[in-house]
Amino acid sequence: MSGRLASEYPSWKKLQQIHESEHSKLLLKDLFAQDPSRFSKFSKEYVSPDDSSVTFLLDYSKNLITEPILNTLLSLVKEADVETYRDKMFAGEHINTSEDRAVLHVALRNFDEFKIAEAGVSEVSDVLAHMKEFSNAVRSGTHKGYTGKPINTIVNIGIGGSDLGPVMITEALKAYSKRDLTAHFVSNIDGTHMAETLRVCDPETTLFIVASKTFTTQETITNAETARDWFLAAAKDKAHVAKHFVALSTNTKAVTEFGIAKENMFAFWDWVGGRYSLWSAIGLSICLVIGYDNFEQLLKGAHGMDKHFKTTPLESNLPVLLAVIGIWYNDFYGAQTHCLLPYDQYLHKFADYFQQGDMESNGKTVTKGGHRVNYQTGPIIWGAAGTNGQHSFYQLIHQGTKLIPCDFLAPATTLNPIHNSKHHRILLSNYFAQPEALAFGKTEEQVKQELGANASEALIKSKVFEGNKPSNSIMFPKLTPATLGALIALYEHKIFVQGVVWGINSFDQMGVELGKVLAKNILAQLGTPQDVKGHDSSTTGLIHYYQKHRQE
Ligand SMILES: O=P(O)(O)OC[C@H]1O[C@@](O)(CO)[C@@H](O)[C@@H]1O
Repeated sequence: MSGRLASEYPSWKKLQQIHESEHSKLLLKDLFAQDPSRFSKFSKEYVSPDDSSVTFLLDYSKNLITEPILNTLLSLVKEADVETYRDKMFAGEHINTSEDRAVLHVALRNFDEFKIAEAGVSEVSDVLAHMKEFSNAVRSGTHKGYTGKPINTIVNIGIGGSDLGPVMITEALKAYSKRDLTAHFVSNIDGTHMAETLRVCDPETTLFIVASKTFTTQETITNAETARDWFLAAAKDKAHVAKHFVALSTNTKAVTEFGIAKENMFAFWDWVGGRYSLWSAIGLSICLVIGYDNFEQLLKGAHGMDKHFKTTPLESNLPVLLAVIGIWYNDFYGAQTHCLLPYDQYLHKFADYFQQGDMESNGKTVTKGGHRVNYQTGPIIWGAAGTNGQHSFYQLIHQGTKLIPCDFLAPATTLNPIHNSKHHRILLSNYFAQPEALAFGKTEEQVKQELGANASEALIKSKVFEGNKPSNSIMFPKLTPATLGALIALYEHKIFVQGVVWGINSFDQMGVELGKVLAKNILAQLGTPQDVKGHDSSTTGLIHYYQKHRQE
């Protein structure tokens, strides 16, 4: 039952015993040697229930698991009643208990019309139709700026979930983009972000998208006001704002007060979490860049994964498998992080995206029942596109003291087969080699044979790769909008499963509030040293240093 301490489940206690008694004997080298069918036993091919062209392979055989361990992990999922909570989510029950909200990103891509009783769900298709009409008008040049020129630049102003999804997707699907439309994403309150963007924008041909679920986020509203002032300095007449500013929000009142007409607002609902909102009106910049049809394919790919997650038995349920393997390392092996390594330059923002997706969802210490957990919850998510990571942090992954579970992802076919796909073959050779090296390492004997008898003991030791380091590998035929949608939904549902097992609310974000309140208080005190009150000596000292050294 959700909200319970995970450590109270019988299977949790059993996993502790298994880890204690077996972890030193769990050697990938032996596990593969003992079972030639290990790969086929611990890999699954996903084929979308809706579109057989959306497929990928999940190979989870290079993990420190056996069938009994995996079965115990799946028992844990049963004991935590994950399937009940999954069905509650899909039904629109208010499982976000602290905010009394439903969690319905699945309703944004609900092509099969799951029956969902929640206000707003029936309006999703209207918003999608509005997004389609508007993005088609801009992309076709029908929608013109105040001097009659077509729009050739968009600036999405948003932060967190109102930025990271659009950034990641428009990067990932650049091959599907309209190359004569430039997209910029301004998120940081640091004036540099907006200044450097406006420097390359033309007010006559630029569309500003103010993306904010609450429409109260200080960074976004400040950036939007600056953009509006910049625009009006050129356009003069406020009536022109309507042609160059649209809003994506749940807050109609605040949008209107900002000066954006209701017909230029694309609405969404409180049951769309910020970090789960790319599928909503927040995806307007995606529609503008890749076109509505590709955006719809993205949605359909995710919907296929939703159906898989909703209907597939636990032992074959890919989000569940990723979730329990992650729990095994996070809660029993003490791994603190999880690394996402897409061997595809288009996916270079994939890890960034899931830093918010995972860490803002499961970075919690109190269960839904109000009890402080006595185990690890959300992992630190990080990563980079391969092969760049290999020349940056793989040293630590291979020979460091920390256990870093890794997910490797790659397309079998590149979208850029330059040099007769030589680049892609080299990329994939690394995608295959890294998990192999991590799993099986290099023994001292092998090093000695390579270095010869004269090599020092120290040198030999420094070249040993202990191996036995776990990873998952995902390979898909080609990076398409639908495949990307399926992969994102796969990780969304993995996060959901882990949150339910840990008994936490994955869908609020109380932890982002304190800093905002303190910053607001300090902002009012930055004038003179006398204004600085009520802080510790460090904060006071830092502010005084700033006041002494600023040049304005
Ligand atoms: O979309 P908005 O309401 O401007 O919020 C932006 C981001 O700010 C938060 O940190 C919440 O304050 C994220 O959860 C959210 O995605």
